[in-house]
Amino acid sequence: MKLLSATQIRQWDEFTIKNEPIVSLELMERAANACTRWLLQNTLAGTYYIFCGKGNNGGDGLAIARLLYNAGRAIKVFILESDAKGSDDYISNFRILHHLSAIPIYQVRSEKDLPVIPEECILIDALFGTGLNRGLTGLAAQLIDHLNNAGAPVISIDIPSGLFCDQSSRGHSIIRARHTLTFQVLKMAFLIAENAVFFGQVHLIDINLHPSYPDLVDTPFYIINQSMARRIYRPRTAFAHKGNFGHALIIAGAYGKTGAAILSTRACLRTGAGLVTAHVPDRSVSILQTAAPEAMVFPDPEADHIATLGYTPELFSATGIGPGIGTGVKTKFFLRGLLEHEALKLVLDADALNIIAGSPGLLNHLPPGSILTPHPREFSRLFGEQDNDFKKMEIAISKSMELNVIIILKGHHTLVALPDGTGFFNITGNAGMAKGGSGDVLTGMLTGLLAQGYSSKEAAIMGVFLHGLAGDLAAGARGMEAMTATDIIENIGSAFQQLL
Ligand SMILES: NC(=O)C1=CN([C@@H]2O[C@H](COP(=O)(O)OP(=O)(O)OC[C@H]3O[C@@H](n4cnc5c(N)ncnc54)[C@H](OP(=O)(O)O)[C@@H]3O)[C@@H](O)[C@H]2O)[C@@H](O)CC1
Ligand SMILES: [K+]
Repeated sequence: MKLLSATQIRQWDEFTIKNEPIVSLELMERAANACTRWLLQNTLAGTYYIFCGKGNNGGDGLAIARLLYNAGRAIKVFILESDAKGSDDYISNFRILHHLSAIPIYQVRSEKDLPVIPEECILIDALFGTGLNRGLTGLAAQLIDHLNNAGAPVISIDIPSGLFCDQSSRGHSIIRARHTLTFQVLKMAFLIAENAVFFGQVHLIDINLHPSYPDLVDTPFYIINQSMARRIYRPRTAFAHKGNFGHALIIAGAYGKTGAAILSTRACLRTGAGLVTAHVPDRSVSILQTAAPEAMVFPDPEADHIATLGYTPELFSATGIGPGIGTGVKTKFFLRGLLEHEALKLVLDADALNIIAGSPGLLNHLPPGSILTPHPREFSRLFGEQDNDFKKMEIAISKSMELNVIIILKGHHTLVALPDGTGFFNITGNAGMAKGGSGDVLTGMLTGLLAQGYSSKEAAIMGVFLHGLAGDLAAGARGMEAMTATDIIENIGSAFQQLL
């Protein structure tokens, strides 16, 4: 699914107005009706304090005020005054509301107009929407601070006021909403970790924008959804045998971190690889074979570390390396040697990335199409600190293009950055996965998919989707606190079934 920019979303409104066709005031009424339905179903406040700007977001707020009033709710409306005359649809809605003399309308012209806010009310934030074109200052910023400090819950219309759709909002005054009722589609701002404190729970409000528009525009950004993963998935045929599904190699687990090797190996097995071999230090062999009897093992001659490439890595269909291997000298030499094999299909994670970060020259030796799976700290070690998460995303994409690799920047909404300059956001997964071992599981899954012949792009996109979905199923069964990485593995099968 395409992830549209603020400009494209505005153009989608215009496209709908022209091609449905519908007059813009009616489209606003449709949007306000959908929000009001949600508010009536989900909230009950003594009074709704509705704060409106003078653009179309404010127009939405005024229409919502009227509809809530008609439904019998108590309303107070506050207009953030400015020199702007107001958008046409704002003016139309203001006139309609003005005629309903029972609804009190207050103008906020200076600090002394900031109202006292009782705790039992609900604040509706319709100050600024996707038309925000600069950071808020002056009275607008004061009002935002006032609302954030009020203690009453805030529900933002379309986007929390002050938050930019597709650039960093760091350092600006922004509403902290408990809920955001956003029109039609997710905005990029909701997928970026640094914004998490602002939007609360996001609810998509369908306003029936014209379905043809997204097909007509290009965007470098996508959201990974079930239908995208389903298009990639190739169910096993009845006549298949284990030779059809490749032989995966997992190189993981210095002694003391054998668990990382077990998690990756078991996840790889559960993802469908025909054969899996785990290369682990000698002392870890019996632990691994007990925990994952379906896997074969290559014991490293070293007791505690990965050090020896005692096989031809090209014989494996795909290789995952990194979980728990440590960054010891012998392991560094091992990785350096492995990267000399240019034809490998590689997944690099954890300490493999830390080793590369310590010898950046190695970045230029990654086989084309390799998948790197850094979490934010590993990403910073590899590519430097960035001021904000949008910059981080840009760097992920530019490095992916420069190095011809896939970078999976892990987070609540993991980003898959591809060498063609596109970025795919994953929306499965939950905070219960923010635990040791979840990344090891992802490495095993990606390696398993590559081994079965999925391309790096297919494996990355479907892999992160399935990983998050398995995590969601695990959270549903165990709860976010109690679930473990093993529970994610146990739910990989059910996640696949949702792609059938
Ligand atoms: N189009 C449609 O049919 C539909 C649209 N819908 C709704 O429209 C919203 C987008 O509306 P919008 O484009 O009017 O922009 P919006 O965010 O209300 O405000 C822009 C105003 O703010 C001003 N301004 C900007 N930055 C500022 C700042 N830092 N400090 C101070 N002022 C600032 C800017 O004025 P400027 O000073 O730049 O001239 C302008 O006057 C969208 O989020 C959704 O809610 C829905 O109803 C569905 C149908
Ligand atoms: K808003």
